[in-house]
Formats: sequence, C-alpha cells, structure tokens
Amino acid sequence: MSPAIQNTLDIEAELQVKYHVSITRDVFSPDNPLLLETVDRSDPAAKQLVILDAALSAVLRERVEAYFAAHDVAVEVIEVDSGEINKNLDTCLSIVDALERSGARRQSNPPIAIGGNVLIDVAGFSASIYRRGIPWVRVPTTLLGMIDGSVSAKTAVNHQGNRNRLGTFHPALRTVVDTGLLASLPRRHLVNGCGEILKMAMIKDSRLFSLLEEHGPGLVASHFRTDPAEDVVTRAIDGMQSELRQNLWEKDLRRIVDYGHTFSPPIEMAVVPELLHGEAVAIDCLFTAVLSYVRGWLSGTDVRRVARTMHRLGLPLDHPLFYDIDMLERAMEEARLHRDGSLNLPVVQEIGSCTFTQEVTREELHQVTALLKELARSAGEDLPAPILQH
Ligand SMILES: NC(=O)c1ccc[n+]([C@@H]2O[C@H](COP(=O)([O-])OP(=O)(O)OC[C@H]3O[C@@H](n4cnc5c(N)ncnc54)[C@H](O)[C@@H]3O)[C@@H](O)[C@H]2O)c1
Ligand SMILES: O=C(CO)[C@@H](O)[C@H](O)[C@H](O)[C@H](O)COP(=O)(O)O
Ligand SMILES: [Co+2]
Repeated sequence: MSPAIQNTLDIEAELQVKYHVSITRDVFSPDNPLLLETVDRSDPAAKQLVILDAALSAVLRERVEAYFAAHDVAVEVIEVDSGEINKNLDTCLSIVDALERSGARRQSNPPIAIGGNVLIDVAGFSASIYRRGIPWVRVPTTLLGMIDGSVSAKTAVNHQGNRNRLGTFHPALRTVVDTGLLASLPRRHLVNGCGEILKMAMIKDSRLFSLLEEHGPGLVASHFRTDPAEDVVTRAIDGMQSELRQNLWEKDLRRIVDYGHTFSPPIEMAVVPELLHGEAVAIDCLFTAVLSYVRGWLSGTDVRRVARTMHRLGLPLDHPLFYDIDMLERAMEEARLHRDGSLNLPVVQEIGSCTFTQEVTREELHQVTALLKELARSAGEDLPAPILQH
C-alpha cells in the first residue's frame, strides 16, 4: 500500500433549487399578497428588512412602509446607493452590516431587495455570503432587471476594474416583476433595458425582434404601458428562463445568452459610467452581427434592420473603444479565460438563431470595425450607405 494515500472518501451531493418569478400588477397595493408570503410572523419582535435603492426613496419608500404597516408587519428600510460605480465590496459590506443588525437568519425572514439590477446583484451577493447564505427576495425596478436579472441565479460585484469578478450563484427565493414600477424610470434606462431585449430577440426570438423593431420607440415613450409591452416583457423573460433552466450552474460554457457579452465587458468597465450595461451589450450585438455578415452568414438586410432598430430606440451604435483592435483582442482573451479556455462566441446566423465560433482573426476585426463605422454613420439616413448590400 502506498504510504502517502491511506483512504479516499468520495462525496457526491446534488444542489437542488426552487425559486419563483411572479409577474404582477401593483406589487405594493395592500391587497397584493406576494411580498407577504415570505414574511416570518412566528416571531413578533422580527422586522422585515427592505434594502431599497436610494434613488427610489422619494418614489417608493412611503409605499413600501405603508404596505407592511397595512399588515401589521414592522419594517426597517435601509437605503443603498446604486449605479454601476457602487457595485463593489464596500456596498456589499454595508448591506452585510444591515443584515447583522436586523438579525437575519439562515432559513427564514428573507430580506427584500428593491431597485435596479446593480442594487439587486449586490444585495443578492451579500445574502449569499452572510452566514454562508440566507434566502432573499427581489423586486427589480428597471426594465433590465425585470427582463434579464429576474430569472437569473447570478449575484455579483465588480472588483479591481473587472465586471462581476466576485459573485455567486444564489437565486432569490421569490422575484416579483411589476412593470408599473417603470413609470419613474428615466428614458435612458428604458432604452438600456431594450439593449438586453434586443440580445434575446436576436439569438432566439425573431417575433420578439419584429415587435421591438415596430413598437420599441412607442414602448419606451409610454414607459412600457402600451401594447405590446406585456408580450415583449413576457417573451424576453421566457427566452431567458428557457436558456437558464437547462444550464443554471453554467456547467456548459457555450451559452447563447452570452451574445453581446464578449467584446463589451472590458469596454463597459473602462468607461464606467459613460456606457450603461445594456448600451454596451447592444453595440456588441451589432458588432458581432457585422462579423457574421463578413463571414457571409447574416444578410446585409438583417444587419441594417438591427442597426436601424437600435438607432430608432436611441441606443448607441458604436463607441470609440469598439474601434480599438488591441482592446477587442484583449476582450476576447478575457472571455476565453472566463469560458475556461474557449472563446465560445455566439454569432447570429439569422435573426432568431445562433451558432458559436472559436476564432476571430485580426483581419476580421479590421473588416468589422470599418463596416461598423460606416453603418453607425449612416443609420439615421433615409438611404443607407451603399454597404452591406447583399
Ligand atoms: N444577475 C444577473 O443575471 C444580471 C443580469 C443582467 C444584468 N445584471 C447587472 O445589472 C446591472 C445593470 O442594472 P440596471 O440597468 O438595472 O442599472 P442600475 O441598477 O444602475 O439602475 C439604473 C439607475 O436607475 C435607478 N432606478 C432604478 N429603478 C428606478 C425606477 N423605477 N425609477 C427611477 N430610477 C430608478 C437606479 O438607482 C440607477 O441609478 C449591471 O451591473 C449588470 O451586470 C445582472
Ligand atoms: O449581464 C448579464 C448578467 O450579468 C446577462 O445579461 C447575461 O445574459 C449573462 O449572464 C452574461 O453572459 C454575463 O455573464 P457573466 O459575465 O456575468 O458571467
Ligand atoms: Co447582460
């Protein structure tokens, strides 16, 4: 027998999760029961902790407090500054301190995070490390948080200039989506959410793309209160959940939902807060669509449809860093590391379906940037420049 190894125990266990995403109206109306379902009433001294995006203080704080008061539930609201610039460990630790003060426990009385997806990502990360993980509940208040983060299991903070470098898989026990909360969301953030809807449409839902193409500007103008808002939001959420549920723990790193997330992450981080997440993702979607055109896959007509839709929504079509070939190559290198050595770059072959590629040459990057420049310049013109014609 080898003197070094005496025995090996093989331990195997499965991690099963169950969580709920509810779409509702008037989440803070006292007759809406969704946020009461996780309140622990067994301990009369227990308080419901609410982690509120500070930007929503004037709009929501009173409504949140009145909601719980109507049900005789004591509530403690802490306000947390949001925005990408605050998505860091300091914010996380301030939330952990609040969890400690509130007596949050491992099994019950989950805190409720209400706000943009930055606040939600940080609150979820805090919940996942406090006492090695406590349950939590979330109410996203941005379009992006409603259609993308709402079904996700991922939490994160940025670290040392790297996007989402520290994070966990720790889905909220319950997520409540109420598009009525978009009434106060500034226009730019509505458009930003459309960037991620565009991604979802391009990779797997051509009908969603057509809806965005035809109705996107009207939906933004009405803060998603007019038709076909419900259809668009439901389709986007459905697309996300159908991708995530089959690969929640990301054992498979070939993920079509990574479309738009290969070139953009370091560019987005390099210029925070100049480009919002959905804006950077949308530019990457267009960039990669042009790459697909260069390879003879996606038609010029479809690339122009994407560019025109983005332009009409008010999304940026480019950014100087998307013309920096060294930056683009560094971004691919970083994506390779993140994806365990393979680029796994999703590429749309026709609107609504996707494949993967493992290499993009420097020569291709030059071709793409030249075409993107032309496309960005001409997107607002009635007659498109004579490029991308086949
Ligand atoms: N966990 C995931 O799976 C997942 C998915 C998608 C995106 N994300 C992350 O989400 C972040 C972007 O989230 P975001 O776009 O929601 O940005 P955000 O959280 O910064 O919110 C945008 C701004 O709007 C304010 N705000 C939020 N809701 C409002 C409302 N209803 N009315 C008025 N103001 C409001 C916020 O305070 C903030 O200033 C990125 O960091 C991205 O990585 C995570
Ligand atoms: O931005 C996010 C999550 O942060 C989502 O839109 C998206 O679908 C994916 O999860 C991204 O591929 C990002 O993943 P990661 O880089 O945070 O691992
Ligand atoms: Co994203």
